[in-house]
Amino acid sequence: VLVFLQSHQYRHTSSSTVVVQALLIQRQQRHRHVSLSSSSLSKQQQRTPLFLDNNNGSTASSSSSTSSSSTQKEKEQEWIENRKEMKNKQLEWERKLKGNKERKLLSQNNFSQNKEDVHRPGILKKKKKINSIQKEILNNNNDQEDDNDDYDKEDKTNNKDGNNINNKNKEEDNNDDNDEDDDMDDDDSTSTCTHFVSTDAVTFAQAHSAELIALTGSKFNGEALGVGGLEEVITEIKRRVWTPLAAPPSVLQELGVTPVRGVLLYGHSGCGKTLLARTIGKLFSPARPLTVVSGPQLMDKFVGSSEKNLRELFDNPPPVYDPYRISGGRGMDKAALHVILLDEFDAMARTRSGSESDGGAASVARDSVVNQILSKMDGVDLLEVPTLVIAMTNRPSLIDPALLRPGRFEVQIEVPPPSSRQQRISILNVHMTSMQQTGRLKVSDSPNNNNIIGGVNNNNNLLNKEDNDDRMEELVMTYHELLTYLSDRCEGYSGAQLSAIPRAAASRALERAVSLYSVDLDANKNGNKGRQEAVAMFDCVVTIEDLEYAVDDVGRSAATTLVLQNSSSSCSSSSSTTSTTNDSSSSSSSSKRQQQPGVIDSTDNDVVIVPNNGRKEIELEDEELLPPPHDTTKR
Ligand SMILES: Nc1ncnc2c1ncn2[C@@H]1O[C@H](COP(=O)(O)OP(=O)(O)OP(=O)(O)O)[C@@H](O)[C@H]1O
Repeated sequence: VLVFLQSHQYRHTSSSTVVVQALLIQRQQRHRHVSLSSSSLSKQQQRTPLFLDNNNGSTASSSSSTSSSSTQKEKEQEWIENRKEMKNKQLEWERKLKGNKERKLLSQNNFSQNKEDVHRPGILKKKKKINSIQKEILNNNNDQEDDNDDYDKEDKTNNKDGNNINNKNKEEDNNDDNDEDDDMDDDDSTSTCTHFVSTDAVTFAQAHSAELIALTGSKFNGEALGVGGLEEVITEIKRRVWTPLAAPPSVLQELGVTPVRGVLLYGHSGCGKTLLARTIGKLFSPARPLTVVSGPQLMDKFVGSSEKNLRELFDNPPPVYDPYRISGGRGMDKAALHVILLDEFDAMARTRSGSESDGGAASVARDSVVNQILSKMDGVDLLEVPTLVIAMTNRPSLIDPALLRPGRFEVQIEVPPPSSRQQRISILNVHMTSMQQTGRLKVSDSPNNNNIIGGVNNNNNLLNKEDNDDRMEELVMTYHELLTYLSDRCEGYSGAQLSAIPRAAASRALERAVSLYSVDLDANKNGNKGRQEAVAMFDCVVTIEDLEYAVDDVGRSAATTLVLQNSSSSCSSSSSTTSTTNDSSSSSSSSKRQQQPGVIDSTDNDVVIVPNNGRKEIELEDEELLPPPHDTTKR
């Protein structure tokens, strides 16, 4: 022992005790303990005099050299007590560490549950590492259990009190323990959460994001998505934009391609660009909310603010939804697609003028916004997260050409107006499905005939089944026939105009129902409330006549000149309504409406059904009187 000490030239005499301790352990063949303590040996030998003298605090290193056998025994006993204390600390710490690792293992297992590891070689490596750590912990625990048994045996033979020494040593040990904890944490790369935001985690999250996008493939059905008549546009977007986004990142890497960054949707006002962009955007970005900004909203009157707004748009994507936060969500936050919708794009991306003289300071500010978009879309600035920008405009010719080059708004798709009968039917269907399915539309194949043909007779009594059966025969149009009829009447209407038709028709039905309800409410203040509600409910049904008036209303509000020709009196009334705004209202035209087919007249609280002997034939008098054809000039 002495030779050993001299050769190492320990500074403190207490160092000898450490060496003694090491030798004793070796003697007992506790190799693991030697190796464990050796990592912190230098720290301990400087700060922890293990064997302190009870009275004067001097070190007890001399014990090794004293010849008294009783002192030797005492010291040994103290050492054992001390060692046991340390052992307990170590056990506690390892239990803590094990808990951390188990938690981590659990989260790792959840993380990779139900996932294939084909595209995640990094995760496989991590799994292997975790398994080996788990085994190591189990082995350590077994060893420690053995050690504890040994100590317990030793304890039984040594009953001397060493509290004072232990207390002093405890304080020191606590400090050392903390230090050791820190050291071990530093050494053990898996003991903190931050390592999960490694490239592995991001790669996994990218694959996960691609899987989520791929799952939406079957949903590319215009009408099911609430977009009518744009199947071709949707198919093109699916091929050019969705396919690369849904492909596994590893395959894209092998192909050497990247998904497109920008899509420009252009077309006439009200043709469904914004609707389409929002719908598609939600499909592409299931994990993260969309960012929707309109051009004028972004352009700030303060110089420099617009550019700042724009930068923040790209650099600060909204965080992913909670269900997609895997392992803290940081990997997914970096990897999930961020979709930005830029409406009225021409307001922020006009062709640059080149000099201040061309348009003053405002023009210079606008130019710098364009420059900012250029750099964000495909410049030196690398974006933090994968981003897809969908821009919409009805004036594509104003957009700066640099923005339209491949690599920026590479995919440019025209959203055309509904030019065919089928397209108009599709749009009308999107907006009328609900009223048809709930039986609020007066057609012969309504799923809820009770609602359609309910009502009251002249004596203000609810109609019975036979009455209703008679009325049923009066309804000659099926839902599809009605859509075709309306579609033919709405030639030249845009998607927005078509969507306004059911809205305008429903307002008429509601007006009738609410006025009937209020009159009935006045008359029967004291009772029969349930019946009043039933009457109002029965009468809130959209009729064919409501829809016809709605077509006229919408056509007029859009400054569309439709000349309706109808040989019947109903059509002459219809022509007259085209020139005036209010005479088509239900109150003023009740006498005319009694002559029209399929009309429920609610005058005097009575419902009179006029047989619908034929449809109102309406023809366009002259092609030239249609609204000016949409400019379908493509870029
Ligand atoms: N193809 C369509 N299918 C269903 N609804 C449509 C369609 N086109 C338009 N609409 C209806 O018209 C409304 C307005 O459409 P949207 O805002 O998408 O038009 P837009 O082309 O963006 O017009 P703008 O260029 O003036 O902004 C939509 O909310 C929707 O109700």
